[in-house]
Amino acid sequence: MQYVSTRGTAPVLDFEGVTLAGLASDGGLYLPQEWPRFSESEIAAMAGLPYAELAARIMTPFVAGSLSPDELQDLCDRAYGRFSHDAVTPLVQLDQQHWLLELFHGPTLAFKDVALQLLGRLFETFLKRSDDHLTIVGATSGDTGSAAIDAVAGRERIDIFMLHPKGRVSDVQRRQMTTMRAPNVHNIAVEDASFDDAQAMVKRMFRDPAMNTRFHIGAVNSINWARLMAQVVYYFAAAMQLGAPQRKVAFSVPTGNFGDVFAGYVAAKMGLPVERLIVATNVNDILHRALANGDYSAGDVTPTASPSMDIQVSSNFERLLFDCGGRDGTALARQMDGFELERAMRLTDAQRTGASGLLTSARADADAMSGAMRWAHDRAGQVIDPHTAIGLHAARAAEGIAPDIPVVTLATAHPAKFRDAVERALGTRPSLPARMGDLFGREEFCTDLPGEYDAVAAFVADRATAASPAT
Ligand SMILES: Cc1ncc(COP(=O)(O)O)c(C=O)c1O
Ligand SMILES: N[C@@H](CCOP(=O)(O)O)C(=O)O
Repeated sequence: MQYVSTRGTAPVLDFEGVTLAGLASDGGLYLPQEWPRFSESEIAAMAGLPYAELAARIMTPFVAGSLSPDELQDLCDRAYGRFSHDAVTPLVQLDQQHWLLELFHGPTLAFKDVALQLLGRLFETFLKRSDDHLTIVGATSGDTGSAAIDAVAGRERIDIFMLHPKGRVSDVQRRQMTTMRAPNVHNIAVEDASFDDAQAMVKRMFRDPAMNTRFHIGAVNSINWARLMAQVVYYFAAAMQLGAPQRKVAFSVPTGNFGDVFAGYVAAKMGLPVERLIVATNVNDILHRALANGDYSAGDVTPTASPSMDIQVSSNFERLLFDCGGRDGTALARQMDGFELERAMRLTDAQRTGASGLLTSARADADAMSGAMRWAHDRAGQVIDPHTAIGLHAARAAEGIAPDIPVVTLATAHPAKFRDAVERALGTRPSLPARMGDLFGREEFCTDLPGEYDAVAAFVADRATAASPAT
């Protein structure tokens, strides 16, 4: 399988190449040159497979030429062996039509583990092969950071520098990152910054030859194609349990950086009968505005009780615009350059029409979010986290979905990661699973830095030098 950049000028790479590259050298994001497709009978034949086997089957076409089927199966067995639920991503029924897809049974209690447990092992395999070293620089609004750190802490040939906006992640999220003591892990709290600011610095570092040539910068954010590839699997797993390929299924996805919902779009491209993908945002609603009326303009980020979705510049939206807009890298590069200058752009007619076939959107404010939490609790005895609640609100508000089509809301985080918000809505405080151990008794390791690119780059250069000699 070969991969092309959304901006048209970066070299075409194979799976190993895109996994280690992260962001394309032209600033774009990598996508498969064409979508692999399963027939109805091929999908039916995968029903009932254990998750790790299903994962290997779904991902095989994407890794062709870089990993043998046995190598991929072994990586999946090891990655999904770390989940605390046998089904890895179990479904829970809420009422006749609504379901939750629980994606938080991995080591750090959020959906990011599904992809990052695999990605850590992919890095290790490919770096060993090429005798290389990777300096991962990532941005997090809370969940990617802990999942990535768990996935690579202590691994040889990797350093990880994780930037989070200081004071804008939950206590549990912060401690999951900062209490991980390993020589290759470096936490940075960026002062007076949003996730968008941190993400912009990370992208700049990829395009800074002084940094990328010297340190081989790598990505754990969903700009890395391998992240999305692994997330495609749970759409298949859920839909097949609910009757696919004979029956269509709709999904509601709490959305920030557009990675999770884009994985659903990929599943549909691969032949999964997806009725609809509902893009659910909090009040940071750039994606809702873009899909509803073509207005992709970023305002300031408003801090909310669903901090992991407090994002305005949504990286993976570029992948959708490229694919729906006719895969014209030159035109998209121009459009994205305009956005980077103005922080605003209009979607083209082709992009809007292409997206509207599958995607609708909804926005939930704080009251709607709490209302959905209470509904899940009172109706089905389920305690859900604020991000999941935004998805559930959008799922229940969606119009025009026939009553016999199951609507699955992606439950993206364990409620205990956001105990204060859950307590405010429900009056009960969810406890952390025992496997989190003494999270609140451990020492924290983190450096505060001003939100300036040069300060962050200097910090990375200082610490990455010893482990990553200049090439
Ligand atoms: C708990 C949770 N829900 C939803 C999201 C949004 O997912 P995405 O950024 O893939 O749209 C995130 C962060 O990415 C998250 O951490
Ligand atoms: N919500 C995310 C933001 C980063 O998104 P990613 O999926 O691109 O890594 C987080 O928890 O950090």
